[in-house]
Amino acid sequence: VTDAATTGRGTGVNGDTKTLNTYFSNGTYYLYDTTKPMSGGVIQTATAQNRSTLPGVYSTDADNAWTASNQRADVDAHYYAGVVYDYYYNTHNRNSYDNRGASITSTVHYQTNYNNAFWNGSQMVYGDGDGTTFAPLSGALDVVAHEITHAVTERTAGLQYQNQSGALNESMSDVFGYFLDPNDWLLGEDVYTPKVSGDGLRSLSNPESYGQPSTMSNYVNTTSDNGGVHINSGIPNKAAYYTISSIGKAQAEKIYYRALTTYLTPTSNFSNAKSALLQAASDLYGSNSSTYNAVKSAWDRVGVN
Ligand SMILES: O=C(O)[C@H](CCc1ccccc1)CC1(C(=O)N[C@@H](Cc2c[nH]c3ccccc23)C(=O)O)CCCC1
Ligand SMILES: [Ca+2]
Ligand SMILES: [Zn+2]
Repeated sequence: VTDAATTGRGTGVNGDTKTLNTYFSNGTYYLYDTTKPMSGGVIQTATAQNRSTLPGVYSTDADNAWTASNQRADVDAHYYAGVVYDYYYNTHNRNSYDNRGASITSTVHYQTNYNNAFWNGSQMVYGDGDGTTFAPLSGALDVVAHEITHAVTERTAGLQYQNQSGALNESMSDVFGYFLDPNDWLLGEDVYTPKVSGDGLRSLSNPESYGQPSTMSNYVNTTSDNGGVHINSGIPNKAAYYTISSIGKAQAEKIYYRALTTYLTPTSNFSNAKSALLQAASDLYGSNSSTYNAVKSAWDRVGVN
């Protein structure tokens, strides 16, 4: 038997070439990455073959050159999951979303023209988009980071996915999406409206440009979207923008990770988040530090006391 970890080459959603950690077994290559220190866990990518059954079947290739157009979503889901794994391991010393080396499973080609993506409690799932609203959603590193961060949040703070705790849950995923893709303040720009350049699904710097509030005074009370979790996330997102702009990404990601994994709880609201981030800033940099004051100022500016 000649099973072996192999290195492949692939084309991503946006036509870019990337190197892939693949696996060769019994004459076929798989999107199955055994190279991470996951003590048995792997990063693995499958296709739903445009149906709804999960996880579907492993993505395979005959020659380890993953360059077919219908493989682009598979390539990016696999590659970006590895990038996000590396980020949490190298930056925060966290071994996968459970901190115990759990396998990271992604399924692409979910349904037909599906304009969304999600973490279903066990794995990531990506639609191909309809080509107008979205390109295949695994083509954006910040989207992949957003989904994996839902898994981290689930295993740590456990922020309930409704109302203010839900908007915080959403914001944490958007903020770590920024930390993975700090080239812009947009989320999903690499897959959102592929025929239009410069736009995104949401903006941390200017939530209003995509219909989100950025101050507590404009909090939206609604029953839809689990109490507006994708709407009211604009408020903590704007606070994160102020914080990162003031203290920089390096300090901000330490504070956010510590607040998420140490202080936030399932029912934390925006005010609790301010306290959690201030406590994290105090722990890491002192309560008289400019860092601490920047966090306080950010949340004051969005009207959270
Ligand atoms: O992870 C999440 O928060 C979103 C999960 C959405 C979902 C939840 C449960 C079952 C199916 C889908 C997915 C993303 C999201 O923010 N979706 C928003 C915006 C959105 C995307 N596609 C849409 C299509 C229609 C309406 C809204 C949307 C939403 O579902 O609200 C995150 C990054 C990109 C897509
Ligand atoms: Ca982005
Ligand atoms: Zn989300």
